[in-house]
Amino acid sequence: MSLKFFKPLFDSFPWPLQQLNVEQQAMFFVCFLGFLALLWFFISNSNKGLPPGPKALPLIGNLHSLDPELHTYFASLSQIYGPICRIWLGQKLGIIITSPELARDVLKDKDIIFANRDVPAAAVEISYGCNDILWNSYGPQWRMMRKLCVRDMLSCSTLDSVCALRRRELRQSMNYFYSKKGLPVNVGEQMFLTVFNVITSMLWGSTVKGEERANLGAEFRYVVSEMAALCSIPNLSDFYPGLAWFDFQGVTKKMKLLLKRFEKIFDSMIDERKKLDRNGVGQEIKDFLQVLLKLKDEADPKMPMTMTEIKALLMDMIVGGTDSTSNAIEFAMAEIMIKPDILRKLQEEIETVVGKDNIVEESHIKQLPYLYAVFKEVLRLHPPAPLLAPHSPSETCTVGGYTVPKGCSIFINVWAIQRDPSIWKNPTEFRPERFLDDKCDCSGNDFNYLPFGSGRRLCAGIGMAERMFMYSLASLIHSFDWKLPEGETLDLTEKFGIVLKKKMPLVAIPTPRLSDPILYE
Ligand code: HEM
Repeated sequence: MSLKFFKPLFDSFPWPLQQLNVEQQAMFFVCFLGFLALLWFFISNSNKGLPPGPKALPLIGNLHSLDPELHTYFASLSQIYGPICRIWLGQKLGIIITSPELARDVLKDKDIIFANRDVPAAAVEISYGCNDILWNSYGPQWRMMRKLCVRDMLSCSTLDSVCALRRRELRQSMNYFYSKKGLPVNVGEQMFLTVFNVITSMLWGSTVKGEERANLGAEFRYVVSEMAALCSIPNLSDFYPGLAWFDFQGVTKKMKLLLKRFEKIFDSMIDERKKLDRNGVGQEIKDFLQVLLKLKDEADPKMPMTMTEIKALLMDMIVGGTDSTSNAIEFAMAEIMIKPDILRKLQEEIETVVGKDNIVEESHIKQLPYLYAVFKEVLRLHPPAPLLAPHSPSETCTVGGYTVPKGCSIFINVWAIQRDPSIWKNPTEFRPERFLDDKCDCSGNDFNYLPFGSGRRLCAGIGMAERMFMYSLASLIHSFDWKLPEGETLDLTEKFGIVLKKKMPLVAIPTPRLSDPILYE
């Protein structure tokens, strides 16, 4: 029996379970649930018509053999059981999809049926009771919020209108890297702060400045990473929804405490913004919070926008946008540093368009096809959401000839599809050239390539992710040469979580490339 899964499960338990060693904890877990095993035995005959999958034990299902690196574990199951297979996570049925054809069936042909979410207990808290876009069920409230978000916050024209905010934040980051020339820098940490500053300045403008801003960044980074960790813990409340009320591991309780810290920050930003608007100062500052508060005041009385929904939307932008984008940039930097020929090609392309004695502007981005190919290739090899966000069917249906019951959890393993050797030549090799002549776009029309998902629940922030990734990476590569500290080697191992991360953070030394120090101000 594999015990890998039990470690994170029991590490999250309160005292006195933490006093026990892993084997004792596993034994406790099995005994604790044992008295329900008989009951389960009678129910477990219900695999009829379901996709094939590993043999499940009474009550615990396949939890005993589950590997926390879900994306690779699910890929190995699909090698054995085929492109659609099942797994029992306690009482919860998971269906794993690992082929473009079946992904199309789920995300396109049966899009409406599969447009609901299977919401982990931890996510209920951070989404203000699923009042956001990401975790909301498919229905009128989700439609209204998504429409507002895509039309009024993340549309091309709104993103263009806040271009100056992105520029200001990115210039500050380049200035920071310049101040660290010749010294080792944690690239992922700095990119998180950069993306975070860009997103929050788009959300609530320049209401916060200087030291307060730096402290706010540190506070958010801590809270976001704690939230991501809680969402990634194997949680009994998810495997046995009937027991969720007891919150045995205290995940919901911890999430509530973290949410309170967010709440405090949101409240003060909203108050500050209202004050500025009252005094007429905020009129010329265009930021998302202003757009949202205006929408709230002018909302359709039949479908009013509430303060809870505003906060849930702010949360989606921060939690959904920061980690995903900054991790993609960190992976890209690591892949490029391993392959000096790619670094050289990128620098040459950027230099031709931008010039050596000039800084990258967002307007240059469209003229950089090789950079765009790097963006696509990093999302192919290291998709930040390797299993998308779990979808869930609103009615029982048939996929690939098998029954898929209403309410189960659907995992589309895009990580495995995007590394399938029958689709991609040398799939584990980082080779941006494969996208140069390719028509393959990011918007979910090609089911071989789905880093942002597809259909109704497609990522709402593709335009923003694309701009931030391209602008940040181009600036990093154009402004600095990068090398590893003496004696260090690059490790590209991934770590599964709600967002796929680099297991070992990328630490690298920047050396300025531009001739004039003024270009770093
Ligand atoms: C490289 C960066 C990003 C990647 C790879 C990414 C990927 C994804 C994926 C795979 C989904 C789920 C799709 C599905 O379940 O079918 C998603 C949903 C979402 N993303 Fe992103 N995302 C990124 C950046 C962003 C940014 C910057 C924002 C906004 C600021 C954002 C906002 C959202 C929202 C609101 C949803 C929920 C959509 C819904 O359920 O209707 N994302 N994203």
